[in-house]
Amino acid sequence: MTKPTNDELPLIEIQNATVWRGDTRVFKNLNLTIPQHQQVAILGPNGSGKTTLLKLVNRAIYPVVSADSSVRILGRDTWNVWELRAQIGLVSHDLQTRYTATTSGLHVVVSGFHSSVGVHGMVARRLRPEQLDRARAVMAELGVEALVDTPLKRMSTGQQRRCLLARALVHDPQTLILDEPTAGLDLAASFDYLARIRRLVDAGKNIVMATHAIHEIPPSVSRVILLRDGQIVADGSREAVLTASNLQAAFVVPMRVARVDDYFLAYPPNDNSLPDQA
Ligand SMILES: Nc1ncnc2c1ncn2[C@@H]1O[C@H](COP(=O)(O)OP(=O)(O)OP(=O)(O)O)[C@@H](O)[C@H]1O
Repeated sequence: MTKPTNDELPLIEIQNATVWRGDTRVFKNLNLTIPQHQQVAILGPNGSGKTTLLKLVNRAIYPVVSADSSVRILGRDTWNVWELRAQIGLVSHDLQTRYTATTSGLHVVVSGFHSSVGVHGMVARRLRPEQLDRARAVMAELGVEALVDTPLKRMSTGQQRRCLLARALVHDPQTLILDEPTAGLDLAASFDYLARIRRLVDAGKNIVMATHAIHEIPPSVSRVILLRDGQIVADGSREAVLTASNLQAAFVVPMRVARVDDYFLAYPPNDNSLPDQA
């Protein structure tokens, strides 16, 4: 049998993984494979396990160790996390909140080279002028070049998110992990963000995004994995997964689903009364 090339290795292969966060068991015996070059959305209600799944891909958390369980990323069971993160760009709210009040836009972006939060100590010493040039160039591509000296905490949410996207792209990774990429953005900012994601897909990047907003799943997403309470309730194409019955099963609320051009919308039934309180 011929060995798969690096490009053919699955992005992630999860076998029988059980994952705890604190005293919550988020996944029990989870099995899931995501190949490279497949644009994937992880969809599900609050607390269903979307962020936890992304953290497994990024090696921010690990499953319970057992003989029949594994999480293999790009064909490997073990990784130096820094080496792995060089291949992955991450945008998450979690990350957005970890920067200090004074970290400038440029330092946010350039920290992507080192998977660090800001530029201090060793990272500052290892920073090269060409990395700063590249950070400025990516900021210009994303239209945030005017924010080079602006502290992240003084930017609007949309500006912060674009700086974080620039951080995720600065080292030109093959895979982007986007956790709730449009949360908190107004319509113009979220449309702009989605158009940028579309361009990145066209440029050949792998995208794995988590969201609970059905209407924000871009047409370029070819696979939707629907979660509820750490279980995969549906997994397939957007057309197959984004049905009223699947979404009702996951979100546990009556709803209707419409397709408008390349987007899906979920909206309440006619009788939109609140359920009886027990
Ligand atoms: N640090 C933590 N300590 C303990 N439990 C946690 C922690 N983080 C998450 N959990 C729990 O793990 C479960 C899955 O959380 P996760 O953040 O993965 O869900 P999610 O689908 O991303 O939710 P949301 O849409 O609200 O971001 C939830 O029950 C949550 O309460």
